[in-house]
Amino acid sequence: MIYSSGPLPTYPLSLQAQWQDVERVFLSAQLLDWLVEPNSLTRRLKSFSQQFAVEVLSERLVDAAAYQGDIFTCDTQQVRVREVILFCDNHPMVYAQSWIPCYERAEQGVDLTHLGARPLGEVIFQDPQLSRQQLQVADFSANADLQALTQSFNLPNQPLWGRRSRFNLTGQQIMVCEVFLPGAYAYL
Ligand SMILES: C=C(O[C@@H]1C=C(C(=O)O)C=C[C@H]1O)C(=O)O
Repeated sequence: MIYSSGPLPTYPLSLQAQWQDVERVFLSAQLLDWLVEPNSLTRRLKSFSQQFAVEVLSERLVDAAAYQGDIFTCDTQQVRVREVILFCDNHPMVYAQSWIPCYERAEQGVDLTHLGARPLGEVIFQDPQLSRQQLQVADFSANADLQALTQSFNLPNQPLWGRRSRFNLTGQQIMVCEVFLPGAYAYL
């Protein structure tokens, strides 16, 4: 699905934003409800649409030092950064960036390195030990990379809100950031 019509930003996109606890922001009930969705976003988007698809924008390994910060409690040298667009009925709804630490011991948890167009949520939400922690939200309106991405899809320039959280799975941790694109159900 080629939807972009304009200069594409370089990946990974910057997630530079003022991350806040959700209790500290004043938002519409609708947007808040999507931002704090505790279950799979994939599953919820599928319930709103006839056709759901994942387009992988980029998957690359980066040095953990650039991404680890205070997110992960594990030591890892490299992080796989997966960036996708989630489409509902051919409309780009969500930009997602996931950080998947590369463990030396391959048996660490479920394999998230060969997802392709399979939604990450369809895999991780099958893990009985899954827990979501450190949910934070941010306004991406001032984020140049996300603005370039929305322009590349010819989407209107309007406030962009996103969330990030750390998932603890069996044997591993991942961080997932999701930004609701203009026209997403979260803003309707
Ligand atoms: C974590 C989930 O997986 C979704 C799918 C993703 C992917 O395929 O890379 C990334 C983030 C999510 O929007 C979910 O469904 O909640």
